[in-house]
Amino acid sequence: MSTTLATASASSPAEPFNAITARAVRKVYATPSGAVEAVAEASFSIARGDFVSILGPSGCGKSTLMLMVAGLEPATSGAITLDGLPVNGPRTSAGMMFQDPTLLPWRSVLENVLFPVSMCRPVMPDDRARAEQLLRMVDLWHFRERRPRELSGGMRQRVALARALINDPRILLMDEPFSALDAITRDEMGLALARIWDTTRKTAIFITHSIREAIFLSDRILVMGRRPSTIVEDIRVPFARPRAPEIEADPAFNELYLHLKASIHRAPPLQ
Ligand SMILES: Nc1ncnc2c1ncn2[C@@H]1O[C@H](COP(=O)(O)OP(=O)(O)OP(=O)(O)O)[C@@H](O)[C@H]1O
Repeated sequence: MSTTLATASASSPAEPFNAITARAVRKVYATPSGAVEAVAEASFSIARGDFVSILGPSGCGKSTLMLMVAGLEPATSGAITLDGLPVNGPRTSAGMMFQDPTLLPWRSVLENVLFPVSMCRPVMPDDRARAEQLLRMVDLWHFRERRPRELSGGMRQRVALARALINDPRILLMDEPFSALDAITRDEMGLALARIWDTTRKTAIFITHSIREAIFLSDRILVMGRRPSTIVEDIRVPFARPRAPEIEADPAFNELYLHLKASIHRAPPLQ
């Protein structure tokens, strides 16, 4: 590996500065046809404000790992903490985005953004003001009274991003949020997310199958191996922020791209 591809683990900050830690996390699903070991062993820590992507072959356990971090799926063994507290169930400190934006079709864009608030308590004028501010940030303020069916796929995902941020979560968890979008919209969403992340600096985990997207957006990239899966690489992305799409022309970008591609295809567990 080239010297530009520094591994992150050696320079990770000490425990108190980590927003997310996973220690020897394992997940076995019980299915009618037997046990499925989705994650054999995952250990990592993520510093506050870092944007970390997870790459890996299909079915290697990326979504399972994120669901465990979100508290939506219990780990079979091991421990996960968010902001130093053990994860025992869903938390409002984590905002989530999935491939499907799952907007409520009968509610306006603004009401969809406010939905997580309305599930917990009455919506206050401050909440409405924050939702409008988020809609400005994702360039959808003019569409705030529209229904989801009137929006394009990229616009719906921008509503989902605003909704994920409405409770001002400390952590943003995103599972292939752009994978259903066409290539041009996907590039635009990547730029929008980079811009928004630059202003909010949320600790983020982002699952993707796009190596380029991962390099463009991330401070660090974790690569998971094939099942039974572990984390086989932990790489710090060497590009300064804010980033422009032109970084793809940088030879270091291509070198990192090829390295990650080989790593995903090889994907053996670390010894
Ligand atoms: N609820 C479940 N019950 C049983 N098995 C499951 C469940 N969810 C996932 N699995 C299995 O666990 C393994 C990992 O699945 P997971 O969705 O976490 O992988 P992934 O890396 O996110 O896949 P992809 O990249 O294709 O989205 C797969 O073999 C899958 O079939």
